[in-house]
Amino acid sequence: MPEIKLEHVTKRWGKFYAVDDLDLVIENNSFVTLLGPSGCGKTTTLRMIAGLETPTSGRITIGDQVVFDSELGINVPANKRKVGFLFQNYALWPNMTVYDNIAFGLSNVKEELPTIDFEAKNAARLAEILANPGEVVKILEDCRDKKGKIDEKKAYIKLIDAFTLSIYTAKKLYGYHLEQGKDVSGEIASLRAKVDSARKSQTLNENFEIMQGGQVVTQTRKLSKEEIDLAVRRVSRIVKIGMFMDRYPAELSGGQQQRVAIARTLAPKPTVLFMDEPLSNLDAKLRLEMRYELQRLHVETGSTFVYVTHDQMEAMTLATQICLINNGVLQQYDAPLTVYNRPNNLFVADFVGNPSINFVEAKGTQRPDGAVELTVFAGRKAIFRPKENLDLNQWFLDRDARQAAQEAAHKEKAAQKSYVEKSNKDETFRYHIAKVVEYDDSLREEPVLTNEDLVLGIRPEFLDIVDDSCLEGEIYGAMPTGMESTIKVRIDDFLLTGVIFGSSLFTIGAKAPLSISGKNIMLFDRKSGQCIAVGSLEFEA
Ligand SMILES: Nc1ncnc2c1ncn2[C@@H]1O[C@H](COP(=O)(O)OP(=O)(O)OP(=O)(O)O)[C@@H](O)[C@H]1O
Repeated sequence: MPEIKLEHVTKRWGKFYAVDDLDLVIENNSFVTLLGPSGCGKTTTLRMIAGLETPTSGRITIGDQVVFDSELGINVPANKRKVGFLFQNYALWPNMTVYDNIAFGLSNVKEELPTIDFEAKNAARLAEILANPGEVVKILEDCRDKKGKIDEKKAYIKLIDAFTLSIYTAKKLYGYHLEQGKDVSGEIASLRAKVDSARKSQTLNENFEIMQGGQVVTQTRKLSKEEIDLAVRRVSRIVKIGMFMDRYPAELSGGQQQRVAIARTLAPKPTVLFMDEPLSNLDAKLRLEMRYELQRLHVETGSTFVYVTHDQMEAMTLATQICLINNGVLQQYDAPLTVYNRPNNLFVADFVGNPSINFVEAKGTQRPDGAVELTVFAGRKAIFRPKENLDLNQWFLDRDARQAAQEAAHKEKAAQKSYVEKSNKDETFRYHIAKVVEYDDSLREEPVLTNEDLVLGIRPEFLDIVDDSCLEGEIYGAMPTGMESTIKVRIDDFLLTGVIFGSSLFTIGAKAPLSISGKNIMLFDRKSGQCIAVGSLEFEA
C-alpha cells in the first residue's frame, strides 16, 4: 500500500481558501481521520487526493507516482489513481441483488492482467480438496436441516468460506457428494492428469499464470466470471454478508446495506480507501457497531484508510492518526491520544473531548525552580508544575521568532503576482469560559495581552470531589448515568465541568471540596493560543 504525500496543497474558489497550504504525509497502512468543524475543508482535501477536485496549487504523490503537480501540469484522473470511495450516500442499486451490486463494478474492469489457465487452476484446487474429503464431509454434515436433508445454499456458502472457492468450484465440489462416502480416487487422478497436461503444454507459475521468457504473460482483458465471483466472495466474507447474496437492498437493514456498500468498495482491491462520513446515515447503535467493523476491516485488508468525519468521537476511536483542520489550515496531525493529551493549541483542546475541556484564565510568571505561579478564578493562587523542563522566557522568544518568520513568509507570498488575499481570515480561536452568569463571548472586548496572560486547560476527568481540600466548590448541577456522573461545580463565579466515575449521588448546592489532579493539565499562551506545556496543578491554601 502506498504512502500519500501532500505538499503545499491549496484549493481556493476565488478568494475563499477551502484548503490552505496543506502539508501532510499519510503513511502506509494507516487509518487517518480528517476531522474538523463543518466547512473546514475535509471533504475538499479528500476529493483532491482522490482526483475528484483539482487543487489550485501544490503537489500530491501516491506511492511513487505524482498524481498532481500544479507546476508540472500533472493531473492523473481519478479512475487511474486506484482508490476506492465510500460516501455518506452510498446508494446501492435497488433493482440488483447484493451479489450484483458488488459484482457490478468488477464487470466493467478492463485492464492489463495476467493470463491464467483457470481450468488447470481449478482442477488442481479440486484435486487437492478431494484428497482430504474429511473436512468437506464435516462441513456438509453441519448443513443438514431437521429432516436430515442438506441445505444446498448453506453448503455452498460454507464451502466457499472454508476453502476460498468461487461458487462455480463450490458447486462442482458439492456435486461429488462426498457425504455419501463415494470413492473419488478416479476423479482425483483425472483432475491431476488435466493439470499435468496443462503444465506440459505451457509454462505455468504457482498461481497458474502463463509464463514466457521468465515473465508473466499479460493481456488487456476483462475479469473472468470466476475471478469476479472470487472477489465478491472474498469481500463478502470480510464484512459477513455471505448469506444475503440473493437479497435486494430493500430486504436488508441499514447496517447490512452499509456493509454491502463497503464490500462493493473493497471488491476491486483499492490501494487506498477513502470514506466520507460513511456512517452518518445510521442510528447511534449501528454507528458504534460499524465502527468496530471498520476497525477490523482496516486490520484485515491492510489498506490505507482516509476517513472524513466531523464527529470527534469517531475520529478518536478509529484513527491511528488524526488530521485536525480548521478554516482550511492544518491544526494538528498526531495520534489520537497525543491530540487529546497534548493539543497544539486552544482550538484543538476545545474540539476534542466530550464533555469539553474547561478553560480557566490565569495570570502568572515562572519561578526560578521552573514552576509557574498563577492567579486563577477570583484571586486564588496556584502552582503549575510542567512535566518537562520549561524555560518560559525562551518559549516566548521562540514564539515571537516563529511569528515574525510567518509574517515575513506571508509578505513574500503577498508580493507575488499570482497571490490572492485570503477572504476567510484565520482568526484567533475564542475559547469559552463557563460562568454562572454568561455574556455573549463575541461582545467580550479583547484586552491588551502580555506574556503573563495564560489559560489553563483542565479535562473534566481531572476533577474529583474529595473529603477535604483547600479548593472548595459547590455542586451546581449533576447528570448521573449510572457508570459516571457529569457534574458542574461552581468556584467563585466560574463553572467547571467534571466527570466523576461511579454511581454517587450529588446534591445541588452542596459543598464540594475539589481536587484537580493529573499530569496532563495544559498551560496555553493566551496571545497565540498555543500550548506551552502540560503538567500538574496545585492550589495554595
Ligand atoms: N464548488 C465550490 N465552490 C465554492 N466553495 C466551495 C465549493 N465546494 C466547497 N466549497 C466551500 O469550501 C469549504 C470547504 O468545504 P468542504 O466540503 O471541504 O467542507 P467539510 O469540512 O467537508 O464540511 P462538512 O463537514 O460540512 O462536510 C466550505 O466552506 C464550502 O462552502
